Amino acid sequence: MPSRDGPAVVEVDDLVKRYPRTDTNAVDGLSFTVAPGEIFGLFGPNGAGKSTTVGILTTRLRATGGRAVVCGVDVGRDPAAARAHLAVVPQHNNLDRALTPRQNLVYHATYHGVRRREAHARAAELLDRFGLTERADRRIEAYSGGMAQRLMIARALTHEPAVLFLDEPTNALDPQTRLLIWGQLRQLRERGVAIVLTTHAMNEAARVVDRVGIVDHGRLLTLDTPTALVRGLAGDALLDLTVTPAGGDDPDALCAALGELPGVRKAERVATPTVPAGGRPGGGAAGLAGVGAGGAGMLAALAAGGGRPGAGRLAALAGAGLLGRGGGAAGNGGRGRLRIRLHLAGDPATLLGPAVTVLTARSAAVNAVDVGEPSLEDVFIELTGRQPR
Ligand SMILES: Nc1ncnc2c1ncn2[C@@H]1O[C@H](COP(=O)(O)OP(=O)(O)OP(=O)(O)O)[C@@H](O)[C@H]1O
Repeated sequence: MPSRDGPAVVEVDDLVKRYPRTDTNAVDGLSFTVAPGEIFGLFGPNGAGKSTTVGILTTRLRATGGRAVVCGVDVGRDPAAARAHLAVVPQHNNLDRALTPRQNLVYHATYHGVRRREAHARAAELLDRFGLTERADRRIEAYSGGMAQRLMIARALTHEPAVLFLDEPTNALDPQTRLLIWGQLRQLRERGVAIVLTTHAMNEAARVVDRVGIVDHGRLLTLDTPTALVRGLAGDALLDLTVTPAGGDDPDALCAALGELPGVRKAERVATPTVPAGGRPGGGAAGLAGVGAGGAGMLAALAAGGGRPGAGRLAALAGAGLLGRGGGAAGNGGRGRLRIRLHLAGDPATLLGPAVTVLTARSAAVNAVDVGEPSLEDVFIELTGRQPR
């Protein structure tokens, strides 16, 4: 079990940063804490203020107001002391190319006051842990992106920091390297090291992080465990209905009618997946192709069949190839189609029949039904919107 005892190792209290010659705060009153042995994800859209926050915590930038404390040291008052407790792994390779990989580690350790003999021992141990021993004494130029990233994390650990800051740790890495890195981060957590990471690959990170803070415009929008965030904001399940409304029906009114169903927390229109010529979107998931009013009746009967339908019933539909995650085959090339996402509190199977009844009553054709679990990315979109920054 990770050790979460003891005082917070990172404390951010009403932090503010205003860059010169700008008229808004890049960080605007941010507060959060990170416990020892906790993996904390700081997520937000481009320009939200993540790098600025991390820049202040790691002493690269000075705050305009508020407090940032690492292991009890106010980073603004005593940056050198703070640096002894923390390490940073930047997104871009900043290894010293004039040195070998091993020398990079030894140099970093001795810079932080580790004695030479001990520095060599730690370097050897870290090179081994990150699978780099064989190429420890080659030139860094020969390193792949994945090896360089592993070496940067190893380097960050040479002075045994209590807090590790990682910026996009798995960006552009192959699956093998990503697995190795997430595994290493879990091991560090077990040793009581706190990890603060920023990433846009949040569904991947959701499997590892203990808590997530989502920021936008320099402010904290929410902070909780991934599970609590998903359950609280996105619902228990998602039901995506791809439909063709009857001519003259108002798509927004159709969406609103579905949103009125009991058990639906929210109904929203989302982009219709593009359908490749003669194929299905989403790579193999099956859907309901061109089910009109009559077919919808059949679907309603399927969904309601056998008394109260449950998850098993829905799973059976999926197993039979009637439901899928990826959307259905196009009957008309997707013209006039609408994709409506229902955020549900509860079992999607119980909603399927009533949803189809609403659609049938409005003479809408059901083209595909997809069921899925909401993700952290859904929460993120819910909070920060769909507009690119
Ligand atoms: N040196 C700077 N001078 C002026 N404004 C800056 C500077 N650095 C960042 N900003 C602005 O501060 C805000 C926060 O930027 P920051 O880089 O912290 O965001 P971010 O969440 O890390 O974004 P990204 O995901 O793109 O890295 C943005 O509006 C950005 O344009």
